[in-house]
Amino acid sequence: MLPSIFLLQVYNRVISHGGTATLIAMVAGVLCFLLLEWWLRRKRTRALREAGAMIDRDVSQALMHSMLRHPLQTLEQRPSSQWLQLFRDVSAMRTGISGGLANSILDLPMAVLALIVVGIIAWPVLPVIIVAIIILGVLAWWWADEVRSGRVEEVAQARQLDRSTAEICNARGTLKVLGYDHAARQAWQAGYDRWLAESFGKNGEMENAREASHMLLTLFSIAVITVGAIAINAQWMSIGSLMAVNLLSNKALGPIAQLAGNWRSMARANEATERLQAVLQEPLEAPAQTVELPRPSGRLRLDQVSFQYASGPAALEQVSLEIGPGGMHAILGHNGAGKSTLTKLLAGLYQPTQGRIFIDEYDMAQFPRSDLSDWIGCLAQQVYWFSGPIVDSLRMVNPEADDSKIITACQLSGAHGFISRLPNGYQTTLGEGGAGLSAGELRKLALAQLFLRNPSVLILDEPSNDLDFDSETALLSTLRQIALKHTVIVVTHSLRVASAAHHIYHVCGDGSVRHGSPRQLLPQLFGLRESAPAPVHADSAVQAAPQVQEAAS
Ligand SMILES: Nc1ncnc2c1ncn2[C@@H]1O[C@H](COP(=O)(O)OP(=O)(O)OP(=O)(O)O)[C@@H](O)[C@H]1O
Repeated sequence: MLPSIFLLQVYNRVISHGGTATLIAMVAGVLCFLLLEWWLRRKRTRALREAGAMIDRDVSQALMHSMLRHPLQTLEQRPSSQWLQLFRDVSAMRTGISGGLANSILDLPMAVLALIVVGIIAWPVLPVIIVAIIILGVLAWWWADEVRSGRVEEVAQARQLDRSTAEICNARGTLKVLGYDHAARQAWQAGYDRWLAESFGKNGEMENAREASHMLLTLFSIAVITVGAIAINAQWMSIGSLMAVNLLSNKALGPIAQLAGNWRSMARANEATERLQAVLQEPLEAPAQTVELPRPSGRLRLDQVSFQYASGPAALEQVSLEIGPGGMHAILGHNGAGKSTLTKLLAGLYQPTQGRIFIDEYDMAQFPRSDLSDWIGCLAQQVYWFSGPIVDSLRMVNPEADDSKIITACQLSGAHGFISRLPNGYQTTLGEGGAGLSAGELRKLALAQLFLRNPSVLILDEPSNDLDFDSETALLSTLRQIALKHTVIVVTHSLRVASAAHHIYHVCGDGSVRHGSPRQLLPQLFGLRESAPAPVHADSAVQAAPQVQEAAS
């Protein structure tokens, strides 16, 4: 308000009375106020920036924590592009808090102060300014509603586009191999065009809103001058007051007009905040245990367990069984029978729909997966390897492991041989997803990670996938040795692997699970006339024994 009050005083006191000393004093006063204003504005911008940065850091951390603590089933339902979008939402929320829009909202109370000053120095134009504020306010509110309703479609299009971009990025190699890249690009382009058209239309509407509010501001300024001129003629106010009030009305109306033109970023920040709130309020896994419990022996017990996905029939129904402690156990069944589902339940990755699962005497429902992973280690069907030096990724699963433990684990998994032949050995840097190694080599590295954790229970989904005959033989010997002290569970379709097991669990596909010895079940399952479980070479098993002891210790 400084320029308008200064102008009024110059007109009333300096020009009409020729007071140069007054002018100098006023300039000095104004300079002091300007300095104060500059300091306050800097403080305000800095405070907003700091608040934005703090909220960004806290929300990003909370989001990462929440993502990693979501149950596996929820993670599987939400594609990675949606998680990336949530991290982008944090930036949108930050912009809403610390950007120019926040400044215009903070400037709004100034409008009230400006109105009071107008009432004092030029009351005849006050009704014009109040009418202008009401019109701009109603328009801002109406545009906000338009923006909100229009955003639903735009957000849906953007999400679809994100998903298809992420899918194509993930499958870029497969697309090249299959030669589908042209078809995929066409589908992506169509989605992109739809999103662009929607977004372009909405941007146009907001441009119109911004232009209209600028035009209205000029119109109201002319109305103020017109009414002011009439009031001056009627000697209700001075020319100085009109000049001052003209400047002041822009101050009062500016933030409201700006608000109308900025609803889009406001709506974006609002939606981002709502999405983040919804995700952060979703139920997470049980909190980490504060009491350190004794290591279990590795006995798993299912008590009347049923499990059903959101759609489809029950994968498991009223299953009761006991596995371990110790021994090698094979889970068999046809494709889609429910083997992976059973192992996810055994690993504490899924919670049963009904019934309870115990490891020794502990009900597994009380533990988050991160606590259970010290006791139950898993080798998934698909191996994912983080980029970076091999040794760093190996040490990630057990930061206290010294070099000799790492090497022993790699010898056990069969990875030591090929790592030693690499020019940079254990320091070799691998690309995203383990680019630079073969599928079998990656599986051996993942096995080494599993051995490094030394859990009481090892669950391996198709462990010999991608392994050559000799590597499979060595792995089976190692697993048999480990099974002397640990519970080893393998999911397999291979007769050779199943034959190395002590117990067989047949997931029948109708929700039930049969169990028995290999001699009882394998002939039926593999259509053999007589049971002939192929023994694993006893020699190699014996050779592996000392190393197993070392890694397990
Ligand atoms: N996320 C899911 N949502 C709904 N149904 C699912 C989901 N995952 C698996 N299923 C269904 O549950 C059943 C069991 O799946 P599961 O992956 O356990 O089979 P599997 O025995 O491991 O099969 P495979 O030998 O092919 O790996 C299948 O019919 C499958 O279609």
